[in-house]
Amino acid sequence: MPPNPSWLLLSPTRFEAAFLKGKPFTWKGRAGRRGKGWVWLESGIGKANTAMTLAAYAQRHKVERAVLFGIAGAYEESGLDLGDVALASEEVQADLGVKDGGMKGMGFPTLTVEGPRHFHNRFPLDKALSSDLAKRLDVPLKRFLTRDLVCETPAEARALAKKWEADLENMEGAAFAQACLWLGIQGAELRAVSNLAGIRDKTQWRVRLAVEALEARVLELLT
Ligand SMILES: O=C(O)c1cccc(C(=O)CC[C@H]2O[C@@H](n3cnc4c(=O)[nH]cnc43)[C@H](O)[C@@H]2O)c1
Repeated sequence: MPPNPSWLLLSPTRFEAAFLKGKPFTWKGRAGRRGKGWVWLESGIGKANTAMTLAAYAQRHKVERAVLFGIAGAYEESGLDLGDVALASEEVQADLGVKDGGMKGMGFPTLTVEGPRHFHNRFPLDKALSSDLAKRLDVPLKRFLTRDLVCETPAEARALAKKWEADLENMEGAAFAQACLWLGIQGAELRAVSNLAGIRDKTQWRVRLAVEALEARVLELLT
């Protein structure tokens, strides 16, 4: 890795990045901040917002590596606890295609890139970048899952985790991973656990703890 890498950082909301002290700017109605060697953008909640922000920014700016960071819900069997941080080895796009079999069940891929490489519902994050960050930040690599709808019960969360063999749930990551593959950007995704997936009672959530855990890792990444 070059000594002074330039990072594009994205987080769905500004609350997840409140610790980043940089020069504020607005870009296409999105909040942004700029610091030494990095630019941060608030990319919005959900898959469409994430892909749109990354693609529109990359159209006008050279982006070699990007990191999406934010909070997430952990599945029971993941071994992840509230406040734990993980990097994505791959992202599962869990609500595209048919119920049994996703896009494979429909018979054609979601994305084809040079190679050709075909992707259906699983999108890997950049292996070299993610492994390097996992070592540097001492964070495990886990399988993340993305859906538009969040799990609303522990039973629903258990079923989804089992079906896709996933550890952690969020609403943006698969779109980020897919867009990175398509645009040729090295992408990594860093998430801190704010809640157990399927638990809607916010008194059981630990958002502040999760954001503090993100702060430590993101600031370490930028040094
Ligand atoms: O009201 C609810 O039931 C509810 C359930 C999950 C998340 C929310 C949010 O308002 C946060 C959405 C935001 O944070 C990420 N996130 C955090 N925890 C989860 C989760 O358990 N499942 C899916 N996404 C989660 C997500 O990526 C969004 O950016 C409300």
